[in-house]
Amino acid sequence: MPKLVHTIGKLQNTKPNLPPTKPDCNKKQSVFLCLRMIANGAASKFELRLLRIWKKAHILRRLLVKLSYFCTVKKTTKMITLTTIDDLTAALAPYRQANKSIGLVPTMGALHAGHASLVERAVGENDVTVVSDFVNPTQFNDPKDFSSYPRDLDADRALLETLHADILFAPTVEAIYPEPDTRTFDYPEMNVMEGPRRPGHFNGVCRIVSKLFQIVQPTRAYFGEKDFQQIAVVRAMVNDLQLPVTLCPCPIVREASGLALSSRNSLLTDDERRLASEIYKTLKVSLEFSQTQSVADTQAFVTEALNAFDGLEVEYFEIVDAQTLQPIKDWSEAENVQGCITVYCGQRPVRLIDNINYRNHAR
Ligand SMILES: Nc1ncnc2c1ncn2[C@@H]1O[C@H](COP(=O)(O)OP(=O)(O)OP(=O)(O)O)[C@@H](O)[C@H]1O
Ligand SMILES: CC(C)(CO)[C@@H](O)C(=O)[O-]
Ligand code: BAL
Repeated sequence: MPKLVHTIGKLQNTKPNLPPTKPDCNKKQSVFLCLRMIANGAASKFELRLLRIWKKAHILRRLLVKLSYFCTVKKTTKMITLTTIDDLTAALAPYRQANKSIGLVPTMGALHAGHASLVERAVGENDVTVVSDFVNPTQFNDPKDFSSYPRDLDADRALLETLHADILFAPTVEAIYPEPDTRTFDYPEMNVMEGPRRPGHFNGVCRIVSKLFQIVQPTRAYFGEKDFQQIAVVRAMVNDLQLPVTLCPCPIVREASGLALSSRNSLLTDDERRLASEIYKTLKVSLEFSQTQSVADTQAFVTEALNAFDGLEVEYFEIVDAQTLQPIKDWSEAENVQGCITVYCGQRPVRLIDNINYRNHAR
């Protein structure tokens, strides 16, 4: 035992960082000092732990504050419906002044889960979300298509409220076009597929989308990939006019049957809707087919398979470079390849569009 006391005494006096001790310390004192040193170490470790927990709790508390803001402010703030450009401009002014991000979801109403996916994303990514609901006459090349286009503003409002959109912008035609819009947007390379089949359509889309961009000045604008060519045209317009907006393409939302959701689907009978689901089923089968077959044979396969159904008529099915929208002859011609289709379905008939990605080596 005296040996141990001696050793402890030596240790206490030689280690530079040990607390100073009385030279004549006895065994009891040394053991006590030892225990105190251990306890001191444990205490500082404990303090460190407490500090870490406190820091974590602090982060958690800040998260909870944000979450409660979202629950109490975001979720209970009632969506407002505006119909004039002046009202919308005034409503957005405080957000703009405070440098808040503004999300815009342009729609033509008759909203469904496809639109909802765009709105949900916009609400999640921006401080304020504007959803426009406007059946734009300048993009309809067929007056019957315009008059039969489904409209249901009350149902749209109810859906948007559940999605926590902030502003529903539902202007009249006069508010948007107080005088005829004579602007032309000419992007010759985009004059493929829908371009020649719906003359003036994309010019009308550019007119309304550019007006909405000018009014809302969104940070981000959300478009569905169902309208694959529309995104490319809007991108060309944004580059052309050098608009400071980020375009956010959103994936296609489908029914369980595979049919791409579309406002015009409401014009189909139940049987026609079942028939329309063959479009995506065939596109999916063609994915497998395309692995071993040429572009031309894949195109023929899809067109013939769909035309074989009584009640379906393919207007076009093109396999294109997803970036340039130019048709390709060989799979190796583009890194990212898309198949775009338009089909007439049923008695009326209803014109439906869809598309599928064949290869994307650009990812
Ligand atoms: N199924 C869908 N999945 C994802 N986005 C969609 C879907 N359907 C429409 N969208 C997108 O919603 C936006 C508004 O589209 P729109 O109001 O024209 O509805 P729609 O369903 O495309 O109607 P229709 O094609 O019958 O005119 C567009 O950007 C469109 O691409
Ligand atoms: C972008 C759009 C809302 C412009 O009217 C329309 O073309 C649509 O809904 O896809
Ligand atoms: N979403 C497409 C709009 C149109 O067909 O006019």
